[in-house]
Amino acid sequence: MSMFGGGFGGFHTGGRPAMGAAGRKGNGLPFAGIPDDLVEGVAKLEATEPDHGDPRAAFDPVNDDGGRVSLGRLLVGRPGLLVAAAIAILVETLLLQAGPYLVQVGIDHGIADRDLRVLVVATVCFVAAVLLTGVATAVRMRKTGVLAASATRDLRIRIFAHLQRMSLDYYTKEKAGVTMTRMTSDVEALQSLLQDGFAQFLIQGLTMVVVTAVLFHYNAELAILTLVLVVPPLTAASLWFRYAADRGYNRQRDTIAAMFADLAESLNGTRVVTAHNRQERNVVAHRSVVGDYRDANDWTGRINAIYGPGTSVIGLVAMAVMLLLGGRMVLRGTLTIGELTAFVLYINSFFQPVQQLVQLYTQYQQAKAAVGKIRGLLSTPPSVRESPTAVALPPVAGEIVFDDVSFGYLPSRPVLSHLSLRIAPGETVACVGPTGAGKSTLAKLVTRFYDPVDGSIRIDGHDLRDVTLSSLRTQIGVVPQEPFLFAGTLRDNLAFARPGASDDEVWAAVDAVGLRELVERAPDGLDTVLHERGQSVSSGERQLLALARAFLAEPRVVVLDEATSNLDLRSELRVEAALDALLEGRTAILVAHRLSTAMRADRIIVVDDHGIAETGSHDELVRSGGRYAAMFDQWAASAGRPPR
Ligand SMILES: Nc1ncnc2c1ncn2[C@@H]1O[C@H](COP(=O)(O)OP(=O)(O)OP(=O)(O)O)[C@@H](O)[C@H]1O
Repeated sequence: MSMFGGGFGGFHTGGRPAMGAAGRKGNGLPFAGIPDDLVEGVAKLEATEPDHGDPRAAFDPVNDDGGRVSLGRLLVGRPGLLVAAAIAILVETLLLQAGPYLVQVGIDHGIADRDLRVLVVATVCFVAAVLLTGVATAVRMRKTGVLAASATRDLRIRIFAHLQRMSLDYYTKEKAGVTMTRMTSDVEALQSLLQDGFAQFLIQGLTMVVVTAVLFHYNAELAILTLVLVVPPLTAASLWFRYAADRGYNRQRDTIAAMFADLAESLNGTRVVTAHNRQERNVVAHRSVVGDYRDANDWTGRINAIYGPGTSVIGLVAMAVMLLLGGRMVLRGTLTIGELTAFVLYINSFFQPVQQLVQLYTQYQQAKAAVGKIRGLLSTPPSVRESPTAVALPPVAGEIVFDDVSFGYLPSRPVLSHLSLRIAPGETVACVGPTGAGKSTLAKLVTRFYDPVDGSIRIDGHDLRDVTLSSLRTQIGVVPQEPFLFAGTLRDNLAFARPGASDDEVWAAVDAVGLRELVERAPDGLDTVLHERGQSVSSGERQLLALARAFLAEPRVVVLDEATSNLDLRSELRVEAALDALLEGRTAILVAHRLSTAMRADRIIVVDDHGIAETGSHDELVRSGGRYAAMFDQWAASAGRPPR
């Protein structure tokens, strides 16, 4: 909820701001300080809150300055933690291998030599090694846990910041569910590798080296035999598993993204789904998506079920063979019983790492694929980019000029071509025309949601591409066709573009659009919580709230895409009155779907055939008898008004 601002500015990364509660300002309320009797309680409460560092995160609207994402960079970014974890890993690995050696000492020098003292020392050392291993493991887990948590936190913020930076076309192309997957399962794949995977990789790799050396130390002949017996089948099994797992986990990642995409779409479109009785078909469709995911899981489960027990069998058979061969050496007196016991125990320690390393390989592959996808997202530049030489747009009077502008979403399908238009400061221009003609597109170009393919758009003589995006957008107020309200309070929603607005200013906006009655009727006034996407208010109220939001932002230019939803007459009159208040003294571009709105504009342009087909005042256009006149006749007939 804090995303609405309340004076936070920048990105709130959660947790406790650097300054104390007493220092917080700018949430729109005159701050009178904390009453004395509450100071102690507030301090106590603050002390219990986790410290998440500075809540502000740097945000550059153009570039992601965090550098390339790679597994290596994520690790080396925190050298202190890495060194501590590495030392703990070394201690843990060496201590883990002390067991079989101590067993051998106990058998050969304690039991065989009938020396109780050696047996006791070996046992005590065994217990000490186990306890120390426990401590080293705990230290290692703690360090890698912190490493993983902080690295992925930073990554999540970077991805989120980048998503804020992306232009509209990205969201048109990319499904929301797939973007969600980047933030959830991809980051989690990375987190589990950083948390445990890398450490296990080192531990198991090191164990293999240590155990191989120890096996040779005990008996070179037996060690060579073990390797000859074990390495070929194990290599074959591991290569097969690697190949099968690569395929399996790729499929798993694709199907999980598809599942998220389907889920997100269903949740967003729940009203339409209900209205069109699509629930059952949606369940069937989701069943199929979930079924694919299940199949992918089933496949990876199956290959794991073959590889795990298969390699265990190889290891156990090798152990049995060594028992026979080593036993013969004991009978011949070339090996002691203790050495044979230790040898057989070490064989087990040789196997487990191989198995684990192969399993870890798949985890590594998953994380690598996730990093690739995240890197792809972070390196996708916003299509509307701020020029490095962009300057802040000074306060404008509001003159807008389209100079020979051509634009199309797809190169092969131009929407507007060679369009020229001048809108004087303070003028209200209404765009009308057939559906799909490009009226909304024209409005989107003024707000620089898209850049023209050719030509330029200037505001008070400044090319939009030469000014900073934030300075441009603070002077342009946008009221979209479907006003979006966030889950949060009425105040948060109204002050969305100006989080620092005072209560008086918020109320002034509420009054300007005639919403005082609604706010006063609401259970908690301005603090009443709205539901996600404003589902708890009517569509007329949503439009009025959107107008109030734009009013509060005090823009010089208003771009309004009129809602197509039909309102009852009373609501429509209220919206029209609110519109008058908002447009007073401002330059405005209205995408008018109702001719009653268009009629009130200073000038009307008819957008058709990729450009402006007609332009003039209502009366002029009606008199000229062209397309507008025809539209007006049609509208007047359907609205029961007298034709011209
Ligand atoms: N993101 C997009 N990607 C590709 N094509 C698009 C995109 N948005 C709009 N279009 C196409 O561009 C054309 C102009 O769309 P636009 O929304 O500007 O029309 P409009 O005149 O505002 O229509 P309406 O009156 O129905 O709102 C349409 O043919 C539309 O299909």
